[in-house]
Amino acid sequence: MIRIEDVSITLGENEVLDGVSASIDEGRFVGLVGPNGAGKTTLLRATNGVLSPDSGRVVVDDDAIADLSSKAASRRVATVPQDTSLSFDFDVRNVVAMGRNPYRTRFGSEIGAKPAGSDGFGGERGTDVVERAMDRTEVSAFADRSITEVSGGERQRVLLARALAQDTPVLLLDEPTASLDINHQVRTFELVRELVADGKTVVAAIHDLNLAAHYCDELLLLADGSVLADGTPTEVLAEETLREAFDTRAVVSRHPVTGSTYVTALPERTAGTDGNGDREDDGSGRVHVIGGGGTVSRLLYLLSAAGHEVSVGVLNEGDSDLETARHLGLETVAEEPFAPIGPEARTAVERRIREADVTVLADVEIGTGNVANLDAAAEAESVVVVEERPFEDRNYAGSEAAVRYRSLRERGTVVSPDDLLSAVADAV
Ligand SMILES: Nc1ncnc2c1ncn2[C@@H]1O[C@H](COP(=O)(O)OP(=O)(O)OP(=O)(O)O)[C@@H](O)[C@H]1O
Repeated sequence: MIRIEDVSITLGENEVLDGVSASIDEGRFVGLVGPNGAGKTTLLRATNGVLSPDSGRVVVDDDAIADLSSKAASRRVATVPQDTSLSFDFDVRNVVAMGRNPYRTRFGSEIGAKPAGSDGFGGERGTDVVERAMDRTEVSAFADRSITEVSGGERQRVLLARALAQDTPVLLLDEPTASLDINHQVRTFELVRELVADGKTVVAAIHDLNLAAHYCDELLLLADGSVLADGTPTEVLAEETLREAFDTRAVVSRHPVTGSTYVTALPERTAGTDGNGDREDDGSGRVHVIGGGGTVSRLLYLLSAAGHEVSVGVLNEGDSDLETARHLGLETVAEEPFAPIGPEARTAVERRIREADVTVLADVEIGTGNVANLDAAAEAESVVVVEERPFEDRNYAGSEAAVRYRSLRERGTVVSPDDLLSAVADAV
């Protein structure tokens, strides 16, 4: 349906696209992803025929789009631009009805495949299409208001309605959800999925990699004017590829709820380990964290972002902290759900603790379930104890766990969560 054949485009002094090729089948939703300035908008503008490539061509339904008249091109490809500012004072219904222009004669009635009509919106069919487009994008409620008097997000939906009214087999969207609230983001993408199910081919530039991964059939990753990767979201969103494209550290996992490929960008490490995991002399080190029950996610993130090589456990499967740790790409020691710590997990956690420069007890629950963890922690080279609540407040009553906790606490450094990073930095 769309073939992008070796397209190169120079704008001013910039070689913006350099030999881009891609093939997009009918009825697919393809996400165009990549860093700012990669050339996504430019590629969309070459695909709708607004820009003619310096070399190469874009073929839509067997015709080079640049060779078609602008009306003919507009009957094949509709576009929702990134910049949705409109200065003229038309009401919303009229703006949406402009989508019918490619089907109108000079006298305002519809031409070509669409039945002609005589009303101001380009015929009966045109009116139906306009009303349906407004319904689907939920703009009917303010159809009579001026386009200059709607919010940025509403305007974005009006322009989507205009593109739907254009009734084309191909729809191009440039950052379609950039100004939308979370509810309308999801509704817009669900609508796009419906359109795709009806047979439309959609290409959308999308900055949010997780939305792109969740909704798109395929991704095309552009970087510096070239295709760096294309394929399914899982194929494209690989950690190494993301680093190359975006120059940032990211962890790729599966979203625990949706099952989609999920990217978590991490701040650049302020410190790091070398390729062998050995400590560099930069304040980073190996840190093992004991704690769970949903209380340590933030600490895991902070330690990881600070450049430490972090492991965590033993945690039971199903613990949300375990999910977080996996999202962050940390080493984990896990046990079956609700099961006591068995010999295998015990051996694994002891090894992690022995290898660690610091073991952090992160607001550990002082109960029977943690006795094995606390025993393992006795092997630690150095201990930092994070306490959100003062130890004295807890009802530990001299239990087995409390005896172990107290002794670790006595040999370690006790800090509040806010002071964890500096305590760990002192200890490594
Ligand atoms: N008319 C122009 N003249 C010169 N350079 C241009 C022109 N239009 C765009 N560029 C440059 O081309 C490059 C690609 O721009 P484009 O808008 O296609 O990127 P993009 O991937 O859509 O970026 P973003 O994610 O920021 O929207 C940028 O470096 C931009 O500055």
